[in-house]
Amino acid sequence: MTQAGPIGVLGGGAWGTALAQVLASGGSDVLLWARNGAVVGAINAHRENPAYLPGMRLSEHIRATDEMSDMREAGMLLVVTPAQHMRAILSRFSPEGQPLILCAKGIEAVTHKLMHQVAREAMPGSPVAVLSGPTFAHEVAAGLPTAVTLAAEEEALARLLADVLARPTLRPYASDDVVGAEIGGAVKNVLAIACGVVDGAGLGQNARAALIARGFAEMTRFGLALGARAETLAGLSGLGDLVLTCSSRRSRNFSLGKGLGEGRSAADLLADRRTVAEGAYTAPVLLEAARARGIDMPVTASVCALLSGEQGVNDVISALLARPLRAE
Ligand SMILES: NC(=O)C1=CN([C@@H]2O[C@H](COP(=O)(O)OP(=O)(O)OC[C@H]3O[C@@H](n4cnc5c(N)ncnc54)[C@H](O)[C@@H]3O)[C@@H](O)[C@H]2O)C=CC1
Ligand SMILES: O=C(CO)COP(=O)(O)O
Repeated sequence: MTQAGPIGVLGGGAWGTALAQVLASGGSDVLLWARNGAVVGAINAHRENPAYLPGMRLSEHIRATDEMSDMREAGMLLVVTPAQHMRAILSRFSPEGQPLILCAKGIEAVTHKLMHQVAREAMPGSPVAVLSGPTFAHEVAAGLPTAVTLAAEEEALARLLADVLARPTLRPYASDDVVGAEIGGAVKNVLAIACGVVDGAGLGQNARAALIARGFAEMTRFGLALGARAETLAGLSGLGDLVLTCSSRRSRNFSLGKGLGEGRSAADLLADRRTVAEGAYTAPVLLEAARARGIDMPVTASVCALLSGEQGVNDVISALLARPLRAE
């Protein structure tokens, strides 16, 4: 199911670069496509991606290109562009049937589709898998130990790709629950914004722990309704990633929330951000998708109200605390 050729990575942001680095650490050749010529030039000439992963010396086994046609030589493709741009990027690629390993965390706006559904539409001939889990890019690139979920509907493909992508510091756990793996990664970004708000507003660690637990309940309600399995949501790509991003200011989503909690506006915070905080784009889509199914998601609704400017921090906190008491 995999083909000969270098491992291809589509996307030269922090995560694409970190994945290229860890995969090249075993001596594999990696071909990385970035749309930004300066990123390509810096990687090839100086072995660094100063725009997105500064200070990390990159392996000699990584070659960068801004020519999409070069990616046809790759044996498989890790797709690491932001979720809202994935359809457009894949549509520019002439597929050769290479397996696609989707690494973005989000839900497509307007269509409400998960990334594997988007990929199937954009590249119908390619087998699709999802890689997700608690994975801060700078730690993965630095060779710190990391475990991920590698999900494909055909379990044999998941196991095969897990074998091909495993490295001494990167442990993929195979799964056949693609929906569960994707929903965990998409929803945790929204919940990380909420945890950042708690931090920024100085509401304390008790409140943050409560939010993680109630947020996980939201993730589970939504996930089960879409066919995810409970054990996937409680695994690396769900609860594992939720705990990581809800407890660190290194998370871009958490830091966006922290700014909101300090009373800054979403428009200001997002205006000159070069790096992506996927939760800001996922939140309204997630809320629409939940409402369409009659699923209650109060934390997600609060994040949406803050992001749109409809409510301020104090209003949101009061509204959450005033919700009717009910059984856990
Ligand atoms: N950074 C991390 O630690 C992790 C990130 N991810 C996910 O990986 C995906 C990519 O994130 P990062 O690499 O961190 O991004 P980043 O924030 O480091 O960089 C942004 C990337 O988006 C690209 N981009 C911006 N506008 C674009 C457009 N209009 N069309 C195509 N590409 C565009 C930029 O060229 C750049 O490659 C996201 O879905 C993120 O949630 C997943 C796991 C870990
Ligand atoms: O997905 C991530 C870690 O698993 C990265 O989180 P942020 O995008 O919030 O930085």
